Amino acid sequence: MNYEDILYTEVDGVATITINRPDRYNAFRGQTCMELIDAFNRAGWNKAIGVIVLTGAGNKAFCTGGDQGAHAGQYDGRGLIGLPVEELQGLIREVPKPVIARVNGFAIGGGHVLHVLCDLSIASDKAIFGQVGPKVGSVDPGFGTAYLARVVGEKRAREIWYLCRKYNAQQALDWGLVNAVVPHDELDAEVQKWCDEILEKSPTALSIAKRSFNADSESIAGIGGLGMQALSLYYDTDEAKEGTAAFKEKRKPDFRKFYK
Ligand SMILES: CC(C)(COP(=O)(O)OP(=O)(O)OC[C@H]1O[C@@H](n2cnc3c(N)ncnc32)[C@H](O)[C@@H]1OP(=O)(O)O)[C@@H](O)C(=O)NCCC(=O)NCCSC(=O)CCC(=O)c1ccccc1C(=O)O
Repeated sequence: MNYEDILYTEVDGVATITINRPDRYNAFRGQTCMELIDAFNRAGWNKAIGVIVLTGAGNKAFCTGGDQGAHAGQYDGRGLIGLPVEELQGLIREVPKPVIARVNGFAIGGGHVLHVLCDLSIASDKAIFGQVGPKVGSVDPGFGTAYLARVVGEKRAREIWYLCRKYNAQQALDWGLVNAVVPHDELDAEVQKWCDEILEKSPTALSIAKRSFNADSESIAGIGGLGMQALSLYYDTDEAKEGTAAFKEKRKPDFRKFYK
């Protein structure tokens, strides 16, 4: 597959997958998700690869979730909501090797979910974290909510989703959302250090450990599938469309009119 929206490299046992849409703050469209799926499969089943790094191009964003420009109701790709995002999320968990999120800037919305699902997250001190779904007419009814609660606890996960605030890197570290925070210009060296340490370990033991961690939370995939059916109906409502329209028009959404 030729890549339009991502970059892919393999160097000394490390595959790096970079979302390459910096002008859109590395938001993903259907095509981006398809390419990410291809790249995760390519790296994930390559025996010469021991670690996969997921990141975003440029200095502004890791990933800001679904591309609001490709979204008026359903998104523009395949799958229940026009984004094969549940397939992508499942694959990040499924590949039998550690995936590190190199969080170089905004990790927002569906982009935040991607870093949460990576095995480890290493953040720049400039990174900003948050969910925005209820502000823009969306919600992740599977791993993005339920698995987040496993990571930070129920109260904090509910705060993140209900209030749609933004959190800085230190707060993310304090909450256990990321494994380490380093000065922005040391991010690559720190990620490489973690990769090198992983590459010294037994790949089979690591893959069994990963599957073992996953087994405990795998039921969320089923709940997410049900939720996604509901989400595809919600995306076609005026209420959801108000969120998208407000973002595009750079104004606050008016959801008060939907309280009856
Ligand atoms: C990231 C921001 C917080 C940055 O804010 P700020 O610094 O003020 O800069 P802006 O001027 O807002 O943005 C700069 C520039 O980037 C464009 N941009 C940013 N994000 C997106 C985006 N997601 N899509 C398209 N374009 C984007 C922005 O328009 C500006 O461009 P200009 O040309 O200069 O105008 C802030 O930008 C922000 O909050 N962004 C919104 C993020 C958002 O709404 N993301 C979508 C969330 S919903 C989602 O991801 C659904 C997909 C998904 O994964 C999913 C799947 C299944 C179930 C549920 C979900 C889920 O909801 O997560």
